[in-house]
Amino acid sequence: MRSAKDFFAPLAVGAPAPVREVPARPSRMIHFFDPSNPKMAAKVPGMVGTVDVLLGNLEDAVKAESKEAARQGLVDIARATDLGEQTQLWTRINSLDSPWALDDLTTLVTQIGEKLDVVMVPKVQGAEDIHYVDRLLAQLEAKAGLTRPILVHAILETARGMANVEEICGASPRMQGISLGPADLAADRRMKTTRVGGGHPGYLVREDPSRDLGEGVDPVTAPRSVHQQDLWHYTIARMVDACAMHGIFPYYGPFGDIKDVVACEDQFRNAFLLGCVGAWSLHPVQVDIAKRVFSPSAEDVAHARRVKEAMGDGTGAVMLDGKMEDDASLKQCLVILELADRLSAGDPELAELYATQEA
Ligand SMILES: CC(C)(COP(=O)(O)OP(=O)(O)OC[C@H]1O[C@@H](n2cnc3c(N)ncnc32)[C@H](O)[C@@H]1OP(=O)(O)O)[C@@H](O)C(=O)NCCC(=O)NCCSC(=O)C[C@H](O)C(=O)O
Ligand SMILES: [Mg+2]
Repeated sequence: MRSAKDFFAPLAVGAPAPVREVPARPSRMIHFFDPSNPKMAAKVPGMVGTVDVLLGNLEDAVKAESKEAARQGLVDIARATDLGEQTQLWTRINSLDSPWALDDLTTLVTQIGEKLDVVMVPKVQGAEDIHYVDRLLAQLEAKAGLTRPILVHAILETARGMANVEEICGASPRMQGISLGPADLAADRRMKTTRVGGGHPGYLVREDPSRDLGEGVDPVTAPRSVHQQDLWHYTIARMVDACAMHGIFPYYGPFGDIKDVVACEDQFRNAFLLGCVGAWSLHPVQVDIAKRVFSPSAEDVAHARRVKEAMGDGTGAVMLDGKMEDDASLKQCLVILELADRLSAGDPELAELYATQEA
């Protein structure tokens, strides 16, 4: 076991010191692109400034024969693109048990390490996977002469990873956050779904049979209302707790039904309300959905300001619009206000919206 004193010491001579607090940069959408796909790659420079995170994906959804082209494509894009202040560059490397992961890390850190903010690691099983990446990154950062540490984001997509989620979150000061990987997690858990995220019409609760429908009507087969339930509630809630406990950020992952923009928005909003800070966008059409959902509404911001004002020194209880507000509701309002401030600092349109909204 590492001593607490060692936790913030670099893991290689010459590597930058680990961060003590994970920077809370906007990351409402982590936009995936395949750097080996020329059409997608051509769109990337135009997305700078419009997305919070651009992620060059090297893992699933990139064909085996294109793995090297994707890695080189990402190097070329990073070198050629000025990412400005608002857009971060992340990558998703291949899984640690693949033949590509080592070359992914070695190439990217030594060639474009100064532009890379976060490395997303898929199929993380336990703290040991993070320790492996942590040491390797430190060695490569030292070799490349980097002055700022690259952070690590784990994908929660195995039953073992789920069982170990708390220790994964706390495995290294590099840990930036965790995303749900619903497709791989479903397969690993042997769930009987065939989708990439989202709900399922078969996962439902049915209204009880009515007692008196009249003679001759069978209450069991009579029409009853059904309510689709959320397959991912337990998983997301547990991930959010584990992240909050360690001061890192939780994200909903992918929503594969690109055409169903309505259900995508619902899934993103559920995650936002439960505590997630962002989701993956797989297609340009999902970018604005994530931006809208993961920015607090102007009404919520205005209400939060009113509660803050009404609560004065922050203690005691007051009535506002017929509702009791106290220290704990104020704390929730402060979460909204802090997020609104952070997002509007880089987004003049949002800043204007928040400034003009009346409660
Ligand atoms: C889903 C797609 C395969 C759809 O692509 P396509 O059929 O080309 O869509 P369109 O014709 O509607 O595209 C219109 C134009 O937009 C460009 N495009 C499409 N997607 C992107 C993108 N992500 N970034 C930038 N540009 C994009 C197209 O090239 C078209 O361009 P043009 O013809 O010039 O107008 C495709 O969107 C896609 O592959 N998306 C990424 C998929 C992905 O990354 N999947 C992996 C993440 S999910 C996962 O891994 C599961 C997870 O790990 C888990 O376990 O749950
Ligand atoms: Mg996956």
